[in-house]
This record gives sequence, structure tokens and C-alpha cells, in this order.
Amino acid sequence: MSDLNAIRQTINRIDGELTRLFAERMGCALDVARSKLENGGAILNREREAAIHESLRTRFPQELQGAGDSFFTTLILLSRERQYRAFVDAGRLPACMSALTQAQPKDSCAYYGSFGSWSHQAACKLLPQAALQSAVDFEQVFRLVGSGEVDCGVVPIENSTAGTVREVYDLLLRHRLSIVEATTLDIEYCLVSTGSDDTVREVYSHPQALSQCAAWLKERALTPRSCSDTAGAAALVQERGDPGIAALCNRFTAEHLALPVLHSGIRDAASNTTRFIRVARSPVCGPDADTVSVVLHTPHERGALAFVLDVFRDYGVNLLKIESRPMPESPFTYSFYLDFSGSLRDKNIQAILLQLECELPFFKLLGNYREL
Ligand SMILES: C=C(O[C@@H]1C=C(C(=O)O)C=C[C@H]1O)C(=O)O
Repeated sequence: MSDLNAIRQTINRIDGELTRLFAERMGCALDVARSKLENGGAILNREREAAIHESLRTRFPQELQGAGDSFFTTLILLSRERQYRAFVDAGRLPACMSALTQAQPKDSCAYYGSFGSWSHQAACKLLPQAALQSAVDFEQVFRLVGSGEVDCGVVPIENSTAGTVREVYDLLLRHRLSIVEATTLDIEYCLVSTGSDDTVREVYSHPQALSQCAAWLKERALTPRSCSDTAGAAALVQERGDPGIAALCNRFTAEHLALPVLHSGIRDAASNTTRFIRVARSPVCGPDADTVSVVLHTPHERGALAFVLDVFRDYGVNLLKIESRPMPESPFTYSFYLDFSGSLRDKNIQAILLQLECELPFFKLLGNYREL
């Protein structure tokens, strides 16, 4: 036991020396940052880092080379993070913030689906005063906003039961739109039909709605049939007047079309919510914005994603979501979509954006917004 105490005392002494050396090295990093600010130059210098690693590797005993390399990788990462903070303190803001606008019009808004769809409901909640316009698919919402025909658009991005709306993520990457607001709706469905429980065999709705009620439908041996959106499905049921078919739609649509409701409150999970985003042509950073969304590519090398996660840990930023999508033009490589807590007004967030923007092969700010 006394041996253990003695060893721990030695460890404490070493930690003390390391602490002093660490602070001294970080001070040097700050001096380097000041020099780079004065004379120009990027913070990341891969050649210099490779040379440091190379020269130190041979100085570690064989069995410590891997750990030693990781130790210096972390040390140098902390040194660069210190420098990005110094850059931000000196007024160097990330390029992705240059497009930020204070306010933008929101008089007109396109939403996905027919009148009465969940996206329509979300648009009514976010913009009760705006002139709303229906769009046949997600892409059309993005096109209407991008071309300036409408000020903004509302689309679903994620459901707590069925998961991510993948097409919307892909559109966010392809189009130059920003997320400016988000909201969640509690989702449950009505089964509407001109027939009855005895006659209905097929149920029409949007694939997401069908998947959120898949068990309910299966239990009753009802065949799911996909169509463009929930409100469109209800309109189809009304048009056809076929007692063999029904639709899953929201109560607003059922009442609007005055369709008989055979069942209500339908959803497989006890809680079922969908998040919607409002997209516009330029990013904003309102005083109450608390969520940042970005999309990035990492190099195809060992530890590339771990680097991104380490950066978030080091800056003390809380990651809310990470989603990956394949990049069809380069098979088996991925775009990563990250949501995290924070505001672009915060210097810590500015520094993390500056670092990711400078150090990754691709980085795009998708928006800074608040969930209403
Ligand atoms: C300190 C510098 O900046 C960065 C950090 C390094 C480090 O901490 O050793 C090395 C190279 C750069 O990526 C530098 O350029 O020397």
C-alpha cells in the first residue's frame, strides 16, 4: 500500500511538471497565433505537425509510440483551438457568417403537400400572417424559395418514430438555403373513409404516416398504399368515394373535407412528434437562436470523425444530433449533418465554426435558429 502511495506521489509530481509545461506550450501557441494574425498564415500547418510527430516518435520506446502519438495529437489540437479562439478575439470571424442578415421578409411561404398537410399546419403555426402556397414535393419548396417566388418554405425534417426525412437533408446540401426557424408538432392520425370498418381494405397516405402507423394497420389487416401527402390522400378518398379505401390524415384535413372519421388518435408510439424547419435564402441569427446546424465532409482517414467530435468536446459544445448521408458521386463516402446547441453571437461558437471551416475539406453552415 505504501508503494502505491509513493507511486501516486511521483505521478502527482509529474502532473505538476506537465501542467507547467502544458501552460508554457499553450502560451507559445498564443504567441504563434499573434504572429499569424500580424503576418498572415493559416493556423493549421500540417507539415510542421507531421515533422513534430516524426521527430518525437523515435524518442518514445516502441511500446509507447502509439500512445505518445495520440498524446501529442491531443496536445497540438488543444494548441490550435487556443489559436482559433485568439483569432476570433481579434475579430476574425468564420466566412460562413458573412452572409448573415438581421431580418428578412416572411410574407409568403411555400409548404410541402396539399392544403391541410402537416407541413401546412406547421407553416400556420410559424407564420400565422403569411400568404401560404402549397408545393407538390420537397424539391419544389426549395426551388420556390431559391428563385425568390416566395420568401421562405416549410418542410418536415425528422419524426420521432419514423426518423429522418432523408430527402430534405440532401436538398439542404444541394440548395443554398438556410434553416431560419424550427417547430415540432404532436402527430396523430384520423382514419377517414366514405366506407366503414367492414368495407375498408386499403389505406392511402404519405409513406412517413404509413410507417408511423404500420403496426396499427397490420393489426387490422389493412394494406398500406403510398401517395404524395396526407391531405392529398384524404382528397383522393373523397374524390373516389370508394368504400374500400381510407386515408390517414390529420383532424384539420378530415374536418376541412368533411370526411367521416372512422378512428382517431392513431399512432404506433405513445409519443409521436415531427420537427419542421423553415428555410429561407439567407441565414439569420436572431437574439434567441439556440441551435446551429451544419453539414461537413471529413477526409477519408483514420480518426477523421473522432477529430470533429473531439473539437466539440474541447469547446464544451453540446451535440444534439448527428446524421450521415451517402454522397452518390463518390461511393461509400458520407456527408455528416450536425445539430448543436449555441448561438453564432457566442465567440466560442464562432471559434468552433472557424476551426471546422478551415480544417475540413467541406463545411457548410445550414443555420442558427430557435425551435418555436
Ligand atoms: C503552433 C503552431 O500552430 C499549429 C499548432 C502546432 C503545435 O501546437 O505544435 C503546430 C502546427 C500548427 O498546426 C505552429 O504553426 O507552429
